[in-house]
Amino acid sequence: MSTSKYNVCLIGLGSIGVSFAALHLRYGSGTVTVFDTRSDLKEHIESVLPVYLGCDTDSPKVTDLQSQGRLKVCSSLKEACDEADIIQEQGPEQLDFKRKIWAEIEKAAGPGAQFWTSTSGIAASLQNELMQDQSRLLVVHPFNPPHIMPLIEIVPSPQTSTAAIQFAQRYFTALGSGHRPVVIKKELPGFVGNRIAYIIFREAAYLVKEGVVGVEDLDTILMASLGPRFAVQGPFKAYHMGGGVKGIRGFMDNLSTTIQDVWDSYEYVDLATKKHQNDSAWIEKVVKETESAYGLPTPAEFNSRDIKLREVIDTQK
Ligand SMILES: NC(=O)C1=CN([C@@H]2O[C@H](COP(=O)(O)OP(=O)(O)OC[C@H]3O[C@@H](n4cnc5c(N)ncnc54)[C@H](O)[C@@H]3O)[C@@H](O)[C@H]2O)C=CC1
Ligand SMILES: O=C(O)[C@@H](O)C(=O)[C@H](O)[C@@H](O)CO
Repeated sequence: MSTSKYNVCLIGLGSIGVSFAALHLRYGSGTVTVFDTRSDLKEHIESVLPVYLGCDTDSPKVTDLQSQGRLKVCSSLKEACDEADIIQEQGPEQLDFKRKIWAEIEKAAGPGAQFWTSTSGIAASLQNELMQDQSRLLVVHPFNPPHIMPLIEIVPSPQTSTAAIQFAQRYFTALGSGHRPVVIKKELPGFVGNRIAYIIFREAAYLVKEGVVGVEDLDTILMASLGPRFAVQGPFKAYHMGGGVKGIRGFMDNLSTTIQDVWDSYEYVDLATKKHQNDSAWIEKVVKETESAYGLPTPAEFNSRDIKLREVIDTQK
């Protein structure tokens, strides 16, 4: 059991917020105060949190956590922040929202509270622009679901204090959940994990758009190759092992022509955002094929995903 008796406040209880609530409740020992503007917050917590807490005999129960005062659903941001040592934000992935909420949190929080944003890719140096003390804000980016996925990307802005970075590293290392914090040295959109993930997604969408492969077969290809391999070896080690006696140097020598030909062959799809206006018909094709293949996610599927993810992660130990 972790020794981290820190009180954690979660602002935003959607997919990520509920998952982080499960993580802190299961491995931490402080209170978890939560605030969300959604009208179905109570029902949402009651339907999703038990799944994430797990159904082992020793899994904590939501009702017990609430009666013990470890889990508090608050009616205001101020109430949720009041006695928190750590304040984590998992609101909408919109810069305007995050800028404003951090200025609001800074007014409501105690002087020593840590400020963590769960953002998928918006730099802390962009989010902190309305704050008085910009040294407090840090990106603490999880992979979904954070109650299981071990990676925590810690991405400081140039203003973030060293103490804030070290606190976040220590917290996740000491939590006892097997989480693996990695400090990212420079701010780029998407940090590192998502930059890799989104380039894979972009190419996958392009291949479906061009009729090279369907959605389900694309998923099968990744699940039957890179997926299990990345659970055992990352790309550099895998190619090092694939290069024969010379290792990655041999790999690069032997395959550089083919690799460069593939790199030169990439054409992109773009999302029809304000920066890019283009043929967004591929979006409908990807959505319709994915929905047709899988339907919409159900709680039972989240549970099945969690069981399988835990098994895969356990093989890494
Ligand atoms: N979904 C994912 O796979 C991952 C998401 N993230 C990041 O986590 C953050 C949240 O993402 P999700 O949980 O997927 O989004 P979500 O849409 O499921 O949840 C967002 C929550 O914020 C709440 N909210 C909106 N305005 C609010 C306000 N003023 N005060 C308090 N709560 C408010 C909403 O009611 C909602 O429950 C985003 O920044 C996202 O980029 C990070 C890693 C993975
Ligand atoms: O893939 C993940 O779980 C995270 O790295 C993310 O940030 C999410 O995919 C995010 O991009 C989608 O909300």
